[in-house]
Amino acid sequence: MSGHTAAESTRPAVTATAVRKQYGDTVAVRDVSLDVHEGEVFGLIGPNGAGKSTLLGLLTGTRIPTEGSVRVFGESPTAVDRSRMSVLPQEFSPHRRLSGRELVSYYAGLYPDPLSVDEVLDRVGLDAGDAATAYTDLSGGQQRRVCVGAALVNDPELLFLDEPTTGIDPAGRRDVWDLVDSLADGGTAVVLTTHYMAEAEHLADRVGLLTDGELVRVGPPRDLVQRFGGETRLAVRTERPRALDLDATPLDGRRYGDYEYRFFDAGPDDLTAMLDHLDAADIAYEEVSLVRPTLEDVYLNLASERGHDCIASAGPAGLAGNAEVTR
Ligand SMILES: Nc1ncnc2c1ncn2[C@@H]1O[C@H](COP(=O)(O)OP(=O)(O)OP(=O)(O)O)[C@@H](O)[C@H]1O
Repeated sequence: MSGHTAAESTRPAVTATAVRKQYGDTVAVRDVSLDVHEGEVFGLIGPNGAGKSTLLGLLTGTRIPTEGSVRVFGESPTAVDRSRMSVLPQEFSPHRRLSGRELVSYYAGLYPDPLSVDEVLDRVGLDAGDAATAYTDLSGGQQRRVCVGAALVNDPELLFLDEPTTGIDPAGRRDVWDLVDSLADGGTAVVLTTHYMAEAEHLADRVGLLTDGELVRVGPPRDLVQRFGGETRLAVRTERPRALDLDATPLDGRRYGDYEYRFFDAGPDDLTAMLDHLDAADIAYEEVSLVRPTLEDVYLNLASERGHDCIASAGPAGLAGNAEVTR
């Protein structure tokens, strides 16, 4: 779970003030203001093309804002001492035949006063055997550890990670989460982008939801879910098609496809009442569950409001299945 202690009272590691980036007629980032403090993980989420990479580029100084300003430790990101910040780009792909130790050593050589290679390997949790293994022979999670290690050689106070876990398996993802957690606990400010809502919910102290270049929601994941996630739903999946008579159920609901029913704004008492009803009416069911909203619901609700395609491919939040409302 998130819960790193951000040093709110300190000067922010990075601040954006009314930043706008325009490419010709395309406004990629519009009037974004945010700050990220020491020891805080800030997760940037949003659909494809929302402007996440552009915003990251503005924060790291690889792109220049059309309007507004960015400050890293109080300075322009292009002027700041590069040993204080680090960026792990999405497409970072080191030489595959070198070992983790060789790679970390190579990147350490780019800085005047790097951490020792052993310390970096220790921080990213690579033991001597893994560190001696060619990058290409490591698991996805171990490879990502090496990549994060390469980004840590300068002992940055501010770390940018662009989709750090895309393309790696769930165990590898957990490894990276542990690593980011421990970095933030040690005081590093981390800004990351992700397409995984569970990742943002787990890691981020605050999440920024970007859509059409605009930062439309910012806050701790739990607050966003509470405010924008919608109600808890009661979901019922029956064994036989169209087995429930919705006029007789104790809650108002809808049928989705032939087997699934959802009842909104439900609580634990409603679960009991529904189970009693199913038993009394002798209706066989495969599943009855309370589905609490998650950050994914916040995201999908917003995407739906804005008419984004992802709502169509993701389907309705809750039980997977047919989105057709047939009642
Ligand atoms: N160099 C560029 N020239 C012109 N348009 C650009 C340029 N870079 C980005 N854009 C446009 O700006 C918008 C935001 O793109 P950006 O890559 O920042 O989004 P993103 O949220 O990172 O997307 P993804 O999740 O797919 O990586 C898009 O409409 C994109 O086509």
